[in-house]
Amino acid sequence: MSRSATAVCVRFRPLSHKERKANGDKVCFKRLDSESFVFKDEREEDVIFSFDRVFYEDSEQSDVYNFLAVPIVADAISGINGTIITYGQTGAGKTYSMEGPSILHCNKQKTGLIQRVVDELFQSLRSSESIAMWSVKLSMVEIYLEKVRDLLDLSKDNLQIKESKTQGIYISGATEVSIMSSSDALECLSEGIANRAVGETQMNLASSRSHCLYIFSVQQGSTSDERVRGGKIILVDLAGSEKVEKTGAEGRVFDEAKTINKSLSALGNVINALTTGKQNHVPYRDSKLTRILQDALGGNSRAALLCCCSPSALNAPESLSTIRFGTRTKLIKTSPKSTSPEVDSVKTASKSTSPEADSVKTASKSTSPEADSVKKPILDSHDQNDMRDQILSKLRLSLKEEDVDLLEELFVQEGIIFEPDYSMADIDSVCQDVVSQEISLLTQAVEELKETVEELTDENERLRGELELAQETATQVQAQLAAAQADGTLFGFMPAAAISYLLRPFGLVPD
Ligand SMILES: Nc1ncnc2c1ncn2[C@@H]1O[C@H](COP(=O)(O)OP(=O)(O)OP(=O)(O)O)[C@@H](O)[C@H]1O
Repeated sequence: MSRSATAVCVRFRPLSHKERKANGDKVCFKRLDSESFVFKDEREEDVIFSFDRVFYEDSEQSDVYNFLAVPIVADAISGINGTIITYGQTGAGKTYSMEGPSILHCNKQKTGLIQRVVDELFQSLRSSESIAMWSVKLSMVEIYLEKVRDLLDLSKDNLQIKESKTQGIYISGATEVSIMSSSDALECLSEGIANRAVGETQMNLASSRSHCLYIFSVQQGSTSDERVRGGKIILVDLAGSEKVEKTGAEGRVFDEAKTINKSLSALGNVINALTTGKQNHVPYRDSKLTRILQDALGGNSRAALLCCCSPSALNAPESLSTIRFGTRTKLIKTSPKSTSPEVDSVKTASKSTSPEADSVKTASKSTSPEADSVKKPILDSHDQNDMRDQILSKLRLSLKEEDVDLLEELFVQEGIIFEPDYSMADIDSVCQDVVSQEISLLTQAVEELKETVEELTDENERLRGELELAQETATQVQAQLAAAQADGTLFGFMPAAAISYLLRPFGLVPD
């Protein structure tokens, strides 16, 4: 099978002790080969599913890494963005695949994708003859209830997503730690993972209810030219994909489950739009997750999806839904090409040959992603007014006056319109967000209306049926009454006109 820019794999973990106890050794799939298996669909019919690779319960962490991640790391060094996403219901093996049993303390065989990516990254950067200098930075964020939280600085709990020409989509203000070696990276990752646990306790949430993103930004300068290449590797450990009804959730937990389902279905909708040719409106802005992954899914990027499944027949419906998600994703076609941002040189990069020297523990924290790129000029108040007028007149071209007034109010409140850091592109981006959310809300309202109309139609049918039945009964009763009256056996003393008069208010007698 030829491999497209989006590699989609399925991984069945071994049966857990609990599953064996509840259902014995019975599994829900039949292995065919390393690319396909048979799985019963909703109608209990055998269907053959094929993927770029299927990892069964006896597969090793290194198998997953070699197939999924090696090409992505190689590309990131050449300036092509890469994303690896683990998807699946809670307990299906997403975190195990990403982190292994523990990020710091685990044997080589069980080491997860992240540590392997980091090792390969530094090894390649150091050994390449063609790389003169490089820098690697790491950010870690979590998306919970549609808020982006910085896992390397918990005080930043509502980071904003922005877009720029040089960096593409980025998380504004996210802490970026410069890392010089694998050990630096692992130290930083374990800090982020520990912070995630602290946040979970504070907010009383489980990791399975938030999406966790590990973002490595790699910049390298070549020995042959002056160009600097920048590539990003994003590893995404998604929240559990199980259906809300199955969680039996109530109250806040229900809201969480709904938000997770919403962002995962936003991911599904983006994938649908990308695979069905509706590329003029890909709803990236419908969720924080899809917005952050916009470049990864649709742009200059290579992506890999690992669909993690429980092998137990008990979880067959959830596994089937995970497999179907993978099948849709397989259809995405992107053509990645190398980016060389218009950055003059890597100012912070240094090529080191000594691993000892590399593990300097003073990894600097930078909160400004713009730090290494060209700074925007500071505008004076006159420029600001000009810009404000330009923005408002541009908006008036496509929106109604009262909507522009509302947006102006919103921009002022949010500090956007007088904020020198916001460019026309930023304002455009905010506008598109507002418009896109409006479209989503309207689409949702239309869907709800459709449902209401369907319910009313059903109710109408039911009432019509009841009415017909009642009319039939009334005709029969009337006939019986008339017969009885004619016989003089019943209501002999009451004329038919009087009986009709009594029955009419109940609709049982025609006028
Ligand atoms: N391939 C595997 N080999 C051995 N054990 C595994 C494998 N995959 C998962 N497990 C074990 O299964 C359990 C659940 O896995 P894991 O925590 O990775 O699930 P998850 O999908 O990340 O769940 P959540 O969404 O709740 O975070 C863990 O105890 C893990 O060690």
